[in-house]
Amino acid sequence: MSTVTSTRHSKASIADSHRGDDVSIPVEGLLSANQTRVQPLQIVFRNLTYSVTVKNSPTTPANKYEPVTDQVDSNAAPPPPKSKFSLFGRGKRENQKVILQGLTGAFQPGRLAAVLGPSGSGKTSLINILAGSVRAGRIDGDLLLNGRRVTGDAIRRVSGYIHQDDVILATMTVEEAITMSATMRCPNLTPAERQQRVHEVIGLLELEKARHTVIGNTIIKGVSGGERKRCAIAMELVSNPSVLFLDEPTSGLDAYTAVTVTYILRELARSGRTVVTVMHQPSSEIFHMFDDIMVLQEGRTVYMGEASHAVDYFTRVGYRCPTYTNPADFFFMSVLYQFDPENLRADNKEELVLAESSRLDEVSTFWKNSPEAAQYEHIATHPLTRPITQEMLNQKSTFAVQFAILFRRAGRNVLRNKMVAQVKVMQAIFFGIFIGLIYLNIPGKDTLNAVTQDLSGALFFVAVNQFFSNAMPIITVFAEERQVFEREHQNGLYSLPAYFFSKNAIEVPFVIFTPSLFSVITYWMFGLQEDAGKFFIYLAVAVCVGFCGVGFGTLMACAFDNLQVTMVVTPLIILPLMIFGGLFVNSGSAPVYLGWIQWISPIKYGFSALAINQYTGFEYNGEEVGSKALDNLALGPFGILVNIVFLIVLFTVLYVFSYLALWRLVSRTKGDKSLRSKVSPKKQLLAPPLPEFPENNGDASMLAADVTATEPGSYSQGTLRGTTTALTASSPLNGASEKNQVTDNRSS
Ligand SMILES: Nc1ncnc2c1ncn2[C@@H]1O[C@H](COP(=O)(O)OP(=O)(O)OP(=O)(O)O)[C@@H](O)[C@H]1O
Repeated sequence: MSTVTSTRHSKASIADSHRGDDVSIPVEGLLSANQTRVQPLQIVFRNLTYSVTVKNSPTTPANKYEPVTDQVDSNAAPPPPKSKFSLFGRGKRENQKVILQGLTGAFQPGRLAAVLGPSGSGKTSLINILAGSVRAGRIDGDLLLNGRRVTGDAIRRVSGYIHQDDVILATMTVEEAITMSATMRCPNLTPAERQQRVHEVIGLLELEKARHTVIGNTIIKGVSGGERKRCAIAMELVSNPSVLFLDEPTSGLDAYTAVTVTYILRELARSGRTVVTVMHQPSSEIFHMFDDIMVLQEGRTVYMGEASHAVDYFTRVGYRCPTYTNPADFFFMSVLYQFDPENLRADNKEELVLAESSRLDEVSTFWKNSPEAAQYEHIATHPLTRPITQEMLNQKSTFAVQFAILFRRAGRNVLRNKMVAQVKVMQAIFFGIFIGLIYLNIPGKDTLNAVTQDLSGALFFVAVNQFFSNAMPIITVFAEERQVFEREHQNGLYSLPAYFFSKNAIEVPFVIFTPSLFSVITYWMFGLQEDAGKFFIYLAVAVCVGFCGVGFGTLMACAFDNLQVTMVVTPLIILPLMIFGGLFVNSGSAPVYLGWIQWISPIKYGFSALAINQYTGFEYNGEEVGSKALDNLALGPFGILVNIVFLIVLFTVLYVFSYLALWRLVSRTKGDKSLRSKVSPKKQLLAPPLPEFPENNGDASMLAADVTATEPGSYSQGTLRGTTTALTASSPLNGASEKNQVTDNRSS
């Protein structure tokens, strides 16, 4: 096994690599060793069009979002806008907004490709489609992976996606986060191999210093932004995916860290991976590290190809990049936009907008007719057809492993997030003593009325308190954690049942402990009947109501996307449950159309059980007064046991609904059903290449690359050379091919 070499590099070494000199790239032993070898995967997209339905007010021009070029069947009449009835307006119109307009291109193994373009040009949409992260809309066109027709869902099975926002549980350390990802995703490795892999990735991403630091958030101080980003990359990289997608990995980072992250991405590409990153506006240093770029404007390709050829290409289009200018800045300021301060003050703004639009149409048309675009058209019909094997698919651990890891993580989260646990315990003690003092020694009150009123009030408060105090914390805590769950689940780390059951299992000790604490304090302060059986029933009811509270809180947190909406809706639901909780409204006198609420109120069942438990055999001045008090309360026909059974049923129903609400979330992150294929992602990947593609297309050169790769450190070179050959061997642009070859060999 090759030794682990850290890629700690100086600014000088990065600068050297920019010049394309043959710098020593210490990739040997780092995820390029035999046991973690990467298989080349080529992504091709043909006529890729993506549109979403947007709601416009009736005053918005219907054709505002129609495609502006003829790339998407210009002969077809635009679909008429549909009107929808709206409660708050005169009716909303639905229009199709075309976000990507018939894109054709390819991302090659062994190369770092960047998707560039102004804000709103469709960069994230493109990468989301390729990574299977699109949630809504309609996708037309073909996606090919090594010559197989696939959906984004299938590409997701062989890739890692690092989103722009790094959603990682704040209380985990860097090493714990990477180890968790490795354990979940690499079930076939032995613990020692897994540890080795984690060690390698930490070394590769220069995270040694931060390995024991927690990720942190706005409250907990944790790792820096750059370390957090590198940790997110490491979590994906640890499963050794052949394809990596990154959405703006350098945003928010300082210049040096941004360069370092891009350098690492280039190294990852050199080890045979297909690395595609979205970049907003890269610096000159970063730009020169890209192998290929794709420049988008309003969902259209303006350029795709080698980064080093882009300036020459735009010179041909008629835009000459001045010497010593960052090409990326030049594209933005002179090609994609033409900044002129005078335009801001101009009166004829509409004319200027039209002129700008037709200028961009020309740039886009130039691309469509260029030999570079023809080259990609050629690749789209002659893709690589290298086999895709079962081993290349992201692996998943078993339910038991997932449950154990998530349970341990949730436990650590509780211990490290001590505040939340402490507040829960303090709340139980505080409310126990507070309410105990209010209703201190109930049987010692002067009058029977005072006794029954206080006893009913105290027991009602117990039920309300247990419901509330268990529901509210879970809403706020879970709303934050939910994002982590959504992201991790989407990235294929674990299944919904593993998360759901581990999450609820960790709550069990709390839902038993805090009501017990509260019950012990209040039972003796209230002066309730000195009977062990009655005490344990009191405690059991408090615990059951507490569980219902947790179930209700989880349901509320999962049911709404927005925490503010949850916080507004929750009291609206709790209030009727409380009003029909048995104390305020007599069970028989409630109007029929509202009376049913009492049968879904855990507070009602809890209060009924507590009241029956205490009033049965209750004496005042030696006289049995409990039955009369119970008659006055008219709690209904059920005894203690039946009320407890109803509490258990309600809590089961609440948990089932919470599970369904989470399932809805998960289904939504999988995207619209119409975006998915009937063929499973696995079958799409393991199928043979499409019959129209020549067998072993480009494979000979890729195999040659593999042979070279067996020598440590040379795999990247071999792969890159192979890829270039595959890209250009049968290209009609022989001149361009030769040029590409030279460039690639030089940069490798
Ligand atoms: N689901 C959607 N519904 C409506 N509009 C959408 C949807 N998804 C994307 N868009 C729109 O499509 C356009 C392209 O969005 P996208 O996020 O891909 O752009 P981008 O180039 O990544 O921008 P940025 O650099 O600002 O992130 C934007 O105008 C965006 O508002």
